[in-house]
Amino acid sequence: MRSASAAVGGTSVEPRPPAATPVFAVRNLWKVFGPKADRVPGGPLAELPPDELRRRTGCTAAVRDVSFDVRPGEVFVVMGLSGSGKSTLVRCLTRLIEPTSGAIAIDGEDVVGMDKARLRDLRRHRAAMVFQHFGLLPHRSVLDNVAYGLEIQGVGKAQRRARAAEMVAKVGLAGLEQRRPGQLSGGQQQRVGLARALAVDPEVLLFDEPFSALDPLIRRDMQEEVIRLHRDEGRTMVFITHDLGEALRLGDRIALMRDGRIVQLGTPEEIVGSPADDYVRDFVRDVPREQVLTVRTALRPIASGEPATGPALAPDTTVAAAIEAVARCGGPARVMDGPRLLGVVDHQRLLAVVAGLRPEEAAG
Ligand SMILES: Nc1ncnc2c1ncn2[C@@H]1O[C@H](COP(=O)(O)OP(=O)(O)OP(=O)(O)O)[C@@H](O)[C@H]1O
Repeated sequence: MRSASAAVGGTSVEPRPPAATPVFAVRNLWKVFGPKADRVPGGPLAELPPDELRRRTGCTAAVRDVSFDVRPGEVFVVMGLSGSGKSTLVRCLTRLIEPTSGAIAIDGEDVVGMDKARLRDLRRHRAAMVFQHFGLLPHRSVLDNVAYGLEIQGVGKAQRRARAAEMVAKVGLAGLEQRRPGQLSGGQQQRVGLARALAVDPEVLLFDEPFSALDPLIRRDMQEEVIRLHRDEGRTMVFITHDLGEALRLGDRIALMRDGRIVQLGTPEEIVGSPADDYVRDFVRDVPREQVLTVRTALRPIASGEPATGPALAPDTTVAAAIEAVARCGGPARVMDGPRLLGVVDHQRLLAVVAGLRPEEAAG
């Protein structure tokens, strides 16, 4: 799910695509829990560290002055440690939790001002949530669980069963339609939850740590499933996780939260390659950089008189793959954007990336 247009370390090499209306546009969003919560945003109390705010007012600012866009077709990951405000933030998007202040729009339409009917429509048709606890109905079959969202929408029985069967197959559960949830493994139950969310054909899927209860192998399977679905359908997804590996694997962009704030928002490559502060640097310290960073990070211009030979690599080739290419041919590789030569990568530059040096610190 890497964005091929990541621009890292100042090597911006592609024009930005024309701006489309964001699926979600969030501006200066606050959610404060506790007495007289409204007085916190925008006032002097907003400046207090979380502990002091709690001590002085009894309030918790779960989301603090957060702004971001979710772009059409992207997987937008919200990552952070437990208690950093991820769930509160994502629940505010459809007002499952009422924001204290700030603006939220879906496709340009104001969410904060929506009446009950419009909100219901938003949650049923436009932004479906997939939870960690699947919320399946125990006495209903897999098929009926998947059809449930359509049933609430008033879709006729034959039509909803046909659609549900299609979704059951899509998530790899064909043949299990008549089982009860209790007769399924955790991973299979999560697939039912996913199929149920997909059945209503929402514009955006919101995942709240959907896989954190699953064992690592099944979790990996489900991640692959999400990647596959995203590739096939291009559906916009907002995905909460506290697992960095999961965030890096799934996210086109990642918003890293700490104490209710977004401390960095960027592509996996930007977050790992150019951490915004010591907190982020610490967070990503153990990430195998060569598997996340691409040759864009290691690029240098071709020297005058240097022959433009060597293997050709696409700009989103990982540093790990480039090391292999350079080791095999014994000289620099060319980075090509179609017919255009962007520059070259050599072993010094690639090693410098692995070592965490800045490009200008690399020898040669
Ligand atoms: N209803 C509530 N009343 C008071 N405080 C709350 C409420 N819900 C959440 N909080 C607090 O807001 C902060 C953010 O919580 P939130 O659940 O959004 O974090 P999270 O990053 O999703 O955590 P986790 O990964 O553990 O689910 C925490 O300090 C939490 O205790």
